[in-house]
Amino acid sequence: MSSDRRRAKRYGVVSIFPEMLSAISQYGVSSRAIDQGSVALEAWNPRSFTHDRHHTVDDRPYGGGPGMLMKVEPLKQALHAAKAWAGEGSKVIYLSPQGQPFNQRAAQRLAAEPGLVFLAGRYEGVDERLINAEIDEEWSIGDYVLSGGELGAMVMIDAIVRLLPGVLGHNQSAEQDSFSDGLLDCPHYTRPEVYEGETVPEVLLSGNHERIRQWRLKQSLGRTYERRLDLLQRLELSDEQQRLLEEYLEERKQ
Ligand SMILES: NC(=O)c1ccc(NCc2ccccc2N2CCOCC2)nc1
Repeated sequence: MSSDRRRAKRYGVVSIFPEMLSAISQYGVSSRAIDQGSVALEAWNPRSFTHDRHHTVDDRPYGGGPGMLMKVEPLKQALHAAKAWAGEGSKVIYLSPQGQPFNQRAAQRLAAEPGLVFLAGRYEGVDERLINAEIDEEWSIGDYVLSGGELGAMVMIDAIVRLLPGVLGHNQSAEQDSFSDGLLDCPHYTRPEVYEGETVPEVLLSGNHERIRQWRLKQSLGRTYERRLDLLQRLELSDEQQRLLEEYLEERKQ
């Protein structure tokens, strides 16, 4: 009897390129999460909600200018169908360069939602009135411009799905993930013991799990200090973390 008697989370994606979703539905952890029933993923194509001969999904922008916008009516109908499937309380998320920066904390919060609908914009984007009427949260996966919102939606879904209970096998690996404690990940090593003349840090061969835990935490703290001081400054370090970081910085001076 599978321990995962939880109801599958339903994630709908509104996109004119539904086949792109195979990148997360056919591979790796996210495809396993679907197979084991932790999550259901469904694409909703605005083109299926057109009634003209050419299945038109784009329209000209008022005020002129280059490019087209997504046609309002097919988009609205696709969004409503997706919401009905995902559950009426589902949050509708719009990916755009104007969104708030997506991060691990947002992934953790969204992983608690029962259903989500992602709107992947194409062309030059979407009518502002549709955004006001239909969108609950606008997110960006980074400060750069993409040809569409699908990759952003898939990035968010991947980050969220791996946090769902029972998805990552032994749950603690999600907690040990970098960013789960707000720190960057420590270095990792596997065979051979000597690679291009470089050995594995002896502590990792010691079998002393407490020493290994402390070494890994020290490395995460030191790396976060060196590469992303902005992340470190946001954290309240425990006494142990403070001590380990100081030791790391001392050792760096030698
Ligand atoms: N950073 C991100 O999360 C991100 C997300 C989407 C995205 N593009 C789709 C898009 C969506 C909404 C509005 C405009 C657009 N664009 C369409 C193509 O032209 C530029 C504007 N780009 C980057």
